[in-house]
Amino acid sequence: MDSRIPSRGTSAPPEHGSRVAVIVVAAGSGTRLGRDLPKALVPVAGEPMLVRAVRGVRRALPGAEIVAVLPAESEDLWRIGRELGGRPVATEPDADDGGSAAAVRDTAGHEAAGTGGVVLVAGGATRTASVRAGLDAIGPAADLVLVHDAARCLAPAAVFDAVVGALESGATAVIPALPVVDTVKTAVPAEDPRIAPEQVYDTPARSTLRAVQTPQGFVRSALAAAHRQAETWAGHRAEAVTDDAMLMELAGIPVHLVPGSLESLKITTEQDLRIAEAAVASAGENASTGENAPTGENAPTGETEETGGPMDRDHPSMPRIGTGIDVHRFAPEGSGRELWLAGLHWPGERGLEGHSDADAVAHAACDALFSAAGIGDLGTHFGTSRPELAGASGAALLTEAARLVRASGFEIGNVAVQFVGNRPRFGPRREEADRVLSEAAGAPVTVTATTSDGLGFEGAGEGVTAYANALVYRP
Ligand SMILES: Nc1ccn([C@@H]2O[C@H](COP(=O)(O)OP(=O)(O)OP(=O)(O)O)[C@@H](O)[C@H]2O)c(=O)n1
Ligand SMILES: C[C@](O)(CO)[C@H](O)COP(=O)(O)O
Repeated sequence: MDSRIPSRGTSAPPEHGSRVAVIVVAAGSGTRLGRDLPKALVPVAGEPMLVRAVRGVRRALPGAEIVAVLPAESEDLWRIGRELGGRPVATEPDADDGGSAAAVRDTAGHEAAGTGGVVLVAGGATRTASVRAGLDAIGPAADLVLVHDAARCLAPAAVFDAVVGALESGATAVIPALPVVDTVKTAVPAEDPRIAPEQVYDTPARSTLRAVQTPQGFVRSALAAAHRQAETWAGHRAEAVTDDAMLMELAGIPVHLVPGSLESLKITTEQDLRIAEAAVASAGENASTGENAPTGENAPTGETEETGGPMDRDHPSMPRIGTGIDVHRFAPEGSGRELWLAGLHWPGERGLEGHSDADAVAHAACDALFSAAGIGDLGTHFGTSRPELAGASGAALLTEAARLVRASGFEIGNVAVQFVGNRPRFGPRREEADRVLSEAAGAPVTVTATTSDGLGFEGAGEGVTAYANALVYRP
């Protein structure tokens, strides 16, 4: 059934994670990486950090609202943001915010973000200003906010789960952290700079030190209040803020720690980039051998946890399969509903019920594609967030699904759909169906059809089922 595909004025059921908004800060310039392009545009094993970061969030929290904060001037990143399904919200300069751009609320943008879409907003001169621009762009529904660095684009789903889990257990602020393996010193200018510029001031007890990461999670109202407060700070005080948890600490709010992951490394230098690329490659080996990536060894608990992160799941050179199913009931006799299946109009045949054109074959193909790419499902992409798709044909949805799959870094191998139903008879129009759907997807789509030998609701002529499998691969 396609209740997930609304006609105008209908609403889709809320999805898990829909109260959570994730701000992906990607507006930094990447000075320390030293490339001539913004850091979020720099590819990690062939894919820009922004794409990997947004995909990681979608996988971890399907249906969460995502706000991507981008450098105002980078046309390439805004184009990539749009290819990820993103909608820019209007921005206006905010003179009090170090030259940042503050988001102007935009209803269409918020709806776009509500079910796994992305709102795009321009960032500011500092990370804190960028987070603030992201906060201003979040829609009204979210009450929990995660702030995530695009530079930590390989952060695994298990970390997102742990952060959201702690918030749902009552925490106001939660950050992922790893114990520090080096002995850490504090430094001050040297008494005799002719010897060396700095000398040690003291040595904090290593057992109390943690290296903290993102995503950092907060109760939205508390984070917004802390940022409002910090907005008034100037100079050194503002510059000293290096993460959002600090603002909560300064406000006297307890910040809880959950295990971070080595996969969540912040890509800052060329060396980090090489480590990240090696990690993606070795994750492929792990995936093929069925072993977990070695990510949790240094977690604060001291336990090795299975992260379920992208490195565990993805083998860069391994194709991925996906599955989809759609069921529709025949409309009552005389209802006037027309039959649309496999992108074809079937004159004289009884129509199927549904908010959309009820093209079960095309809808199953869409879900199989989303499933293969790991980017959610029809509800994620074609829910109430995309009013322009209300009433769209099955073939048009398949075209959009294929575009989204490609935007997430995959090419489509093929899609195979099995139709089960008494009517219509596909045999005479099979080639036409294959051609129309293949053109829609830009890849081979084949339809096979069968009756169920009189058994079940298909056999009783009450409705039809379409099962689909899709294969995608990284080009
Ligand atoms: N004005 C800024 C600065 C940083 N960030 C984001 O904050 C995260 C952490 O920042 P960092 O790793 O320091 O990135 P850059 O600021 O780009 O790096 P550098 O300091 O080397 O210029 C990154 O995802 C970055 O895009 C941002 O959105 N806006
Ligand atoms: C937020 C952060 O990733 C936590 O470790 C870090 O503080 C960001 O620092 P950056 O200098 O802006 O990269």
